[in-house]
Amino acid sequence: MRTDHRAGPVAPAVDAPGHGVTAVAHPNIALIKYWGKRDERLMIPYVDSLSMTLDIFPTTTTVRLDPGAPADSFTLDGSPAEGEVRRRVVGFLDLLRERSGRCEPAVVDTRNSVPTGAGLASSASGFAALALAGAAAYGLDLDRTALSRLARRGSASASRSMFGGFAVCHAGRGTGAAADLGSYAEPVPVADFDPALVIAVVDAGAKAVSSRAAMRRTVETSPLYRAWATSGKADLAEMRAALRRGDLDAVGEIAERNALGMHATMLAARPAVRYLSPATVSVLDGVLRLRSDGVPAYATMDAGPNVKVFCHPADADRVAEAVRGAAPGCTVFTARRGPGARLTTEAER
Ligand SMILES: Nc1ncnc2c1ncn2[C@@H]1O[C@H](COP(=O)(O)OP(=O)(O)OP(=O)(O)O)[C@@H](O)[C@H]1O
Ligand SMILES: C[C@@](O)(CCOP(=O)(O)OP(=O)(O)O)CC(=O)O
Repeated sequence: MRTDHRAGPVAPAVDAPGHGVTAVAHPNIALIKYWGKRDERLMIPYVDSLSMTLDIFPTTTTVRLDPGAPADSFTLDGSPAEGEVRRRVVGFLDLLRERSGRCEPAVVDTRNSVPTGAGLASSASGFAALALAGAAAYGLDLDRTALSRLARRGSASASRSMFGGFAVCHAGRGTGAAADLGSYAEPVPVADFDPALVIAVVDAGAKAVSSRAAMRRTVETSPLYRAWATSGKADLAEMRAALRRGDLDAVGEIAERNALGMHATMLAARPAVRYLSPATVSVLDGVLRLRSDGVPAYATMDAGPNVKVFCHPADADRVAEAVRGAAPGCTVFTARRGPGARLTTEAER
C-alpha cells in the first residue's frame, strides 16, 4: 500500500533572514467536480467535491517578508505577474496580513511545472503552496484543516491539494463565518486503490475564460446547473462507496458522467462556455475504443481541453499509446496519487 499523507510539517517554519519560507504542492484532479460558488468573496462552493492529488507537476512557492518594500512583489515562472493573476495573490496576502495582524509586504516567487490556466489545476497547486508558505511566513500557526480552509480563499480546488491521495471538500452550510468554517477539505482514506491517471495534454495554452468567470456565468445562466448540482450528491455518495471497494469501473463511470454533466452545464450557459476541443473528443473516442477492447479506462476533463484517463497502472502504457494515436501531437504524462502540500528546507531544493 502506498502512503498518502506525506504531508510534512505544518508548524510555522523558520523564516531564515533573507530566504523566506518555501512550500511545494501538487495539483489535484476532481473525480466529483466543484463548479460554481455560492459566496464569491469567501470562495464557498455550491457543491461538495472529491479529488485525487497527483504525484507530478509540483508548484514551488517561496514567500519572504520585506518590511522595507513599497508593495508586494509576485513573480510567476520568473516573470512579474500583472492584472488579475497578481490581484488574486495580493488579495490573498491581504488576508494573511489581516489574520496575522502584521503589515509587511511580501516577495512571492512561484514556479509551476504544470501549464498555467490550462485546465490542469494550476490554481490548486498554486494556492495550496501559497497558503502553506504564506501562513508560515506571517507566523500563523494553523493545523491542516485551517490551512485547507485558508487555501480555499485563494482557489476552492486548492483546499484539496493540502492533502495527499483522495480528499473531499465540503461545501458547508449557512452564510458568513459559519459557511467559512464549514467549507474545507479532508482526506478520504482509501486503503488499496491506487489507479494511474494518464493525462493527455492536447493544448497547454492558457484558457480564454478563467474557471472563475466561467463558473459564475454557468451558475447565473445555465438551466442545467441546478440539476447537475443535485445529481452530484448521489454521484459523491456512490463514489465514496466505489473507492471503499476499490472498484475502478465504478469510480471511472461515476467520474466520467459527473465531468460530462459539468461540461453540459457550461454548454447550456448563455453565452455557452466550451472548453472541449476536437482533440478532446478524439481522445474521448479513443477511451471508448479502449473500453470496447476490454481495457477499463475512464475520462475526466476540467476547465480546459485536456483529458485525464483513469486506468489500472498495468494498463497505463496501453492507454497512453491509445491516447497518442487518437490525438497525434498531444503530450502524455502518467500520474499516480501523490502527497499533500509540505514545507521544504533549503537543503531539499
Ligand atoms: N503558482 C501560482 N501561484 C499563484 N496563482 C496561480 C499559480 N498558478 C496559477 N495561478 C492562478 O490560477 C489561475 C488559473 O486558474 P484556473 O482555475 O482558471 O485554471 P487551472 O487551475 O489551470 O484549471 P482548472 O480550473 O480546471 O483547475 C491563473 O491565471 C492564476 O491566476
Ligand atoms: C473544473 C474544476 O477544475 C474547477 C476548479 O475551479 P478552481 O478551483 O480553479 O476555481 P476558483 O475557485 O475560482 O479558483 C473542477 C474541480 O477541480 O473540482
